[in-house]
Amino acid sequence: MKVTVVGAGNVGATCADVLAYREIANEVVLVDIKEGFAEGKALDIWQKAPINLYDTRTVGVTNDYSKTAGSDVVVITSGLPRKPGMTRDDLISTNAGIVQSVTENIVKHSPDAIIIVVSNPLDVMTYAAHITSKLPRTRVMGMAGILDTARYRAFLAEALNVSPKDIQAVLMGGHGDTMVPLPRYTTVGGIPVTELIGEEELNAIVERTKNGGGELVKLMGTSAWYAPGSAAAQMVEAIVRDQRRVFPVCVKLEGEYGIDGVYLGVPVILGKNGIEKIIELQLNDDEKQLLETSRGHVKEVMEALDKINAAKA
Ligand SMILES: NC(=O)C1=CN([C@@H]2O[C@H](COP(=O)(O)OP(=O)(O)OC[C@H]3O[C@@H](n4cnc5c(N)ncnc54)[C@H](O)[C@@H]3O)[C@@H](O)[C@H]2O)C=CC1
Ligand SMILES: O=C([O-])CC(=O)C(=O)O
Repeated sequence: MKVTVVGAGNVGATCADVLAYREIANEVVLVDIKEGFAEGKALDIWQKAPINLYDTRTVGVTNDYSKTAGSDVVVITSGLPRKPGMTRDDLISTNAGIVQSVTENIVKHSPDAIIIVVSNPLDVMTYAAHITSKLPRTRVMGMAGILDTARYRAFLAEALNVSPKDIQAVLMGGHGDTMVPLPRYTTVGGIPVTELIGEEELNAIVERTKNGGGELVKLMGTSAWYAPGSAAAQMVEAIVRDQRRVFPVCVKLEGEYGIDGVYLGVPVILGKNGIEKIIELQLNDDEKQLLETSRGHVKEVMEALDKINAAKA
């Protein structure tokens, strides 16, 4: 299996490293626009192989897409990260240009690839990659839900003093302030979380989760990479090993949840064909309202992208 990761920065290099040391692919190609940068990162990861004992080949290239040819999965992390005081949406015009040009190059050389978008604003960059690639919606998706759910699970594990492994949760909606964590569908070793934690503490955890990316941007001056890079690698693994994992993933909705033509995080089954199935949960009225708010926000940013593209045309 061959996997390309575009963008050899913090998230892309972390993702490539996880793909390599966990031997998720035989070959990982890292691409960046900065001369020598991807080559250096790929070489560093390869030099770690005798220490961490793996044989995945890592190759770095500067903008040479011929080396990515025949990739089974491509992860797009290229683009600016936000700085303190910015929202993810502030990145739209720069990152849309980058994601769209990268996607064109990817499909030219790997027409059968499954594309996982990571660049922000996530839901709208997934839209940008999807319309540029002209691939079926099952083959172009965005990573955010695994990360957001992981933050929620990590905060819960800390509050309850239990292993994060035993916390199962699902979260829906856009990757931003309007994301929709679902305490009703959160369990700890099979026990509903609401039996183990008070409402006030749970609400505080939900709020911290919604602001999880911003908390790290404030601490570090740039956005997170260890959890995001690992989350993208986990999606790659589900696809290349046909694991049929159930994850929240950003995909174009076509009638599911009563939503049409908007890209939002929903629970899916992820396997060798990409999105094998979208799972439709029964939401109560409050949850439906939260999802509707999220849909409205993502739709607005999608329209902003349409205007940017129309102005360029
Ligand atoms: N979906 C999610 O949950 C998350 C998304 N992100 C997003 O991922 C993106 C990357 O973040 P970082 O890795 O921290 O940024 P970074 O600045 O460390 O790396 C980005 C890399 O992209 C490269 N790049 C720019 N234009 C390119 C092009 N046309 N072709 C190839 N490479 C190009 C840059 O040279 C740079 O090395 C950002 O947009 C960030 O907001 C970050 C964390 C989580
Ligand atoms: O917060 C950011 O800008 C990066 C990101 O999407 C996250 O870490 O959730």
